[in-house]
Amino acid sequence: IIGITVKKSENFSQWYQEVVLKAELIEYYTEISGFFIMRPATMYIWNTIRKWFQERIEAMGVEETSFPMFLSQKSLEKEKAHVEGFAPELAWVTKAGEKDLDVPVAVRPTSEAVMYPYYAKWIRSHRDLPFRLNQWNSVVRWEAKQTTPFLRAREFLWQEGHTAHLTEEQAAKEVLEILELYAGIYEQLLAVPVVRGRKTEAEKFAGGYYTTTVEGYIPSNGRGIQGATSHCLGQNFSKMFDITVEDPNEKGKHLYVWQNSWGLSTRVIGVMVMIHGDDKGLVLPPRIAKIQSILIPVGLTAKMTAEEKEAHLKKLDEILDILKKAGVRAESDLRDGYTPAWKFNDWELKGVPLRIEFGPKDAAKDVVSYARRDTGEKGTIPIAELTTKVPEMLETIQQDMYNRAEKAFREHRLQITNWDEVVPALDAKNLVIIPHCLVPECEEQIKEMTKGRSDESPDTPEGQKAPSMGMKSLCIPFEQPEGIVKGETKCLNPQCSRFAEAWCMFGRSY
Ligand SMILES: O=C1CCCN[C@@H]1CCCn1cnc2cc(F)c(Cl)cc2c1=O
Ligand SMILES: [Mg+2]
Repeated sequence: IIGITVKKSENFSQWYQEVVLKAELIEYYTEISGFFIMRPATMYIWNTIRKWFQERIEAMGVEETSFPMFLSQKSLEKEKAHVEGFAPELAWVTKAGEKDLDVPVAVRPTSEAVMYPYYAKWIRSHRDLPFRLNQWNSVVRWEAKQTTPFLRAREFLWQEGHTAHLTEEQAAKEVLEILELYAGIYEQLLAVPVVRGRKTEAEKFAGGYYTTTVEGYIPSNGRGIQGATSHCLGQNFSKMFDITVEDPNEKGKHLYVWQNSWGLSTRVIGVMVMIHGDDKGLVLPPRIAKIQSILIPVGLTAKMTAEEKEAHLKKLDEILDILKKAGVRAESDLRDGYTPAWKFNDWELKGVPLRIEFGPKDAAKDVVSYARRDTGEKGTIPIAELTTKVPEMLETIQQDMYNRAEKAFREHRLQITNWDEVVPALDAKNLVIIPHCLVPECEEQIKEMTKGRSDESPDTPEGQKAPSMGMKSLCIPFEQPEGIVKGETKCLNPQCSRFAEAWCMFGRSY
């Protein structure tokens, strides 16, 4: 095999593309651009996430549903207000066979318009509340921008939860419960730290009331990335779709229900690849690795007799059995015709967290040799201690991967109160947390003011200019630093004369 041909630090986008392909996560669907094939290694990760999340939302009382994948022009009309911005992304079916459809139907980009007419039909009494459905499916959004595996595709897998509540407080409580589960998927399964917060008015889901989000950080390019969102829709959609219940306290009076909708997609896999991968390929957090430990026989030279080799491989099989009994997802690579070195590269490329080598020298000392994929650390483990040492080591790897990523994120989230430090901070691959007025127009201005680089001479020829991406607001972190005095502290944008409302995290982003 040829491994990854570029360095992550030198050509990040090509590095990423090679990793997802050569680690057999993805295949490009070359028939139609913007679509990707997800292979077994990906589906193992997605299914691990799905089991973890499904178990927890079931415990909350969320039930599963499956709605049709098409929506009608009519039901879309109800959402007209905020849908027009999305119209270019809608995929339409206009024909069946040779015949034109009387009325074209749209492929779901999300399922509010599909589901809510039936919420109106099913939700009649406050006793029907809280009403909670989730579906696991794929949606289609005909992105105009350049697509990237996992991060931006024209079809992706996700779950979409849609719930209805009697009061704003009940809805608010669930929004945060779900957001915490999203953070848990990132932090506990993918070893990826996220900042929890609320989207600004400019960045929230326009059809909703407010949006809460978990925001990630990609050290390689210093960009922020939206990880998953949990929206409170307020009564906006219940008014559009007439979803009401009789007021329990006042006969004959009707109340619009308070709704939430929340979604997490296969984008999470791309974030994990980008953060943990290295120049040898994928690096998988053990909790989501299909193979946590690969056993490779070494030192089986031609000098060994067939009996000796057989005896050795029998011992290796016993070791494999010990690991499996200890709950480790272990496999052995006994492929003939490949050298140990070749096998080492192959499994490193695929991100297997822990390699275990077993040769005659190890056998003589009743040990195995190991190599950690995340740090490269090597050593030996007595066979008698495998049952405890290997699971411990896998947990240590998981924790170390998280801690390293958390430290990188924390060190690149700079609290800034001097505007002149902002662009240099962005150019040094940081996100910034600044006092901000939270007004959309001010955000637009800031996006313009932060394009290009600070270290770029004005006469740099246009073609050589750095990515001219300005910074966007990512979220208003729930964890607010001290220091903003309402009605006194000014918004950091020098062209804005408003007072600061909160510390807001900004960054160049996906
Ligand atoms: O983000 C989530 C979580 C899961 C359920 N949905 C919400 C909001 C989805 C916003 N959104 C996102 N993208 C869209 C694309 C479209 F083409 C159309 Cl017509 C609508 C939308 C749209 O409403
Ligand atoms: Mg979009």
